[in-house]
Amino acid sequence: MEKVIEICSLTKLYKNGRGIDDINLEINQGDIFGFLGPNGAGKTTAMKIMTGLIRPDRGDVRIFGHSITESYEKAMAEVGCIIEIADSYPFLTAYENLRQRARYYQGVDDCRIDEVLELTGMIKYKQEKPRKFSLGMKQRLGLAAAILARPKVLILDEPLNGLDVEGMIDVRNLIKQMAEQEGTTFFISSHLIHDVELTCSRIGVIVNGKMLNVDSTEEILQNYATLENYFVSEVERNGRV
Ligand SMILES: Nc1ncnc2c1ncn2[C@@H]1O[C@H](COP(=O)(O)OP(=O)(O)OP(=O)(O)O)[C@@H](O)[C@H]1O
Repeated sequence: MEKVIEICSLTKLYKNGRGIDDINLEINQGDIFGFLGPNGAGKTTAMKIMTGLIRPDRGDVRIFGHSITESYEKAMAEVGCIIEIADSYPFLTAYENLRQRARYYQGVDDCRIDEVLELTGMIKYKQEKPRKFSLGMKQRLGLAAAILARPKVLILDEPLNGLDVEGMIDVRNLIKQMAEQEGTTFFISSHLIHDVELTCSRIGVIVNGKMLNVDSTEEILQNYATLENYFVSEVERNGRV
């Protein structure tokens, strides 16, 4: 099994003493990894480091063997991401936004733009501008941009944020389809337990900046019946509910 992401001793403490503490993790090809934790646990911090937006105090992240701190461009070459909010140009249409993005990549033509708009349920808004979009529509457009260049790895911070039920089901199916058919590897943060249970193949629980445990979803469900039971017991075991 090919190791796609390796996180070693990753540590980042903000001045207020919060952050992440010595996180170690390996993600294999085709994994849909769910990074599960309560608000303020450190998910976004870890994902910002993974995508080069902030530097760690200690430790490193390797993507396909390339260090994010030492060879950023190589590490990010096959990565698509949404961190915090899916940004777009508010005064360009959905199509123009993707066209703009496509300029950074080779081999992304108008056909591919239509394809990702179709995949994310945004084709009917192709000629509309994100300044008039709802949060969920912006999130969908962000996802369309993230998958545009067919990345081998997708790092998505709360990708279901703002989506309606239908949107969540669509995005979940899209993620599973990409993992199964194209071997795309996913690193997804969420605090939506039910959705992580239905989407992810492996789950890691982070609380107070510490990674508590990593297990396959199958194993967790065998032992705890629901992810919620597991999550509560993991958090309790570590002294906080
Ligand atoms: N720039 C910053 N300066 C100081 N503290 C910060 C900063 N960014 C985040 N923190 C703190 O670090 C901790 C982890 O924050 P982070 O945003 O990584 O959590 P999260 O797991 O993504 O939470 P959420 O689910 O609410 O998005 C929090 O306690 C937060 O207050």
